[in-house]
Amino acid sequence: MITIESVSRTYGDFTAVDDVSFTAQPGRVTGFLGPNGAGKSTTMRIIVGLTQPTSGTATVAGRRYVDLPNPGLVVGVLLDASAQHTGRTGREILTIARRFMGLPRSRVEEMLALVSLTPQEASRRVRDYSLGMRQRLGIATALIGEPGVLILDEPANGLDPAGIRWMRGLLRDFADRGGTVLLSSHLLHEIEVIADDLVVIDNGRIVAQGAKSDLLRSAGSMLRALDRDVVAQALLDSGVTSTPVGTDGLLAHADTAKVGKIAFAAGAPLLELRPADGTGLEEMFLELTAQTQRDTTSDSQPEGAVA
Ligand SMILES: Nc1ncnc2c1ncn2[C@@H]1O[C@H](COP(=O)(O)OP(=O)(O)OP(=O)(O)O)[C@@H](O)[C@H]1O
Repeated sequence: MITIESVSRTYGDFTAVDDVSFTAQPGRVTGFLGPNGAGKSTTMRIIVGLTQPTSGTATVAGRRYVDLPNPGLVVGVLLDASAQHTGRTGREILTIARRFMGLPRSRVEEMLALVSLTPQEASRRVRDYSLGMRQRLGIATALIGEPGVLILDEPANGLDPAGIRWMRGLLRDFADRGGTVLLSSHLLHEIEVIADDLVVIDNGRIVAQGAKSDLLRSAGSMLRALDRDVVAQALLDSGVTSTPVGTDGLLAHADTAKVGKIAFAAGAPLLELRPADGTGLEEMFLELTAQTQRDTTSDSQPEGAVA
């Protein structure tokens, strides 16, 4: 289990992480989402002791990372696959990790097999690795100590579609065997497919957290209208906020009965009205982080704002 309690981190007068609290539970994959600069990496660095929090505490398996005597046996970490020593071969990097953690020799070959790095690739220097190969090596290093907790920052970066599917299966299996996974990703579809729980951070603050199914269900109503501006105004006049989606859609923060009545009373024809359950993570993400989306302007469409 990972527990973050009231963690803040400031740089001068800038607050990168602002009173963040959440837990990542055993047996579950927790997806950590937020726009660029939201504070994901800083939070993850705080968990593994690379950045000091200004206040608050972060623990893994009940202890601060720095207090774990042999941390690699408790928590596997992959924050930046490019940060590996580029002059060493993949096998050397795993061998150093194995020795450092006091593990049997056989673990190196087991890990290479697990992440599908061939003997020839394992003998190559990391500087000659593709990004996807570095990610695989990073995952092997994270897993070599058979930890119960995994912390991965953008692990799908650079993986091809088969690699992404492989990693999805690996993380699912890890969680199903009781492991705790905290995973950040910009690939919302990936998070949507694999995560059980979601934590959404924006401007350093948590804006939503909970079971993925609950969060997506509470999204409200999706509608399409002949003139969505008229509907949006009518909703607002009744105290219901909404977010534009696509060319003629709105995500309204009220159930379909209420939204339907308001549109009807305003004489505004709807083309579609349904619960937002199936609306998906992208709309929820864009709605929750609308204030900080860098690529949206007041009259552009939220769809496509996330790469
Ligand atoms: N050492 C530092 N000094 C000053 N500001 C910092 C430092 N480290 C991080 N920040 C700032 O803190 C904020 C959060 O950064 P962080 O890297 O945690 O965001 P992120 O959510 O991981 O973003 P991305 O998705 O782009 O990787 C950013 O505005 C960043 O510039």
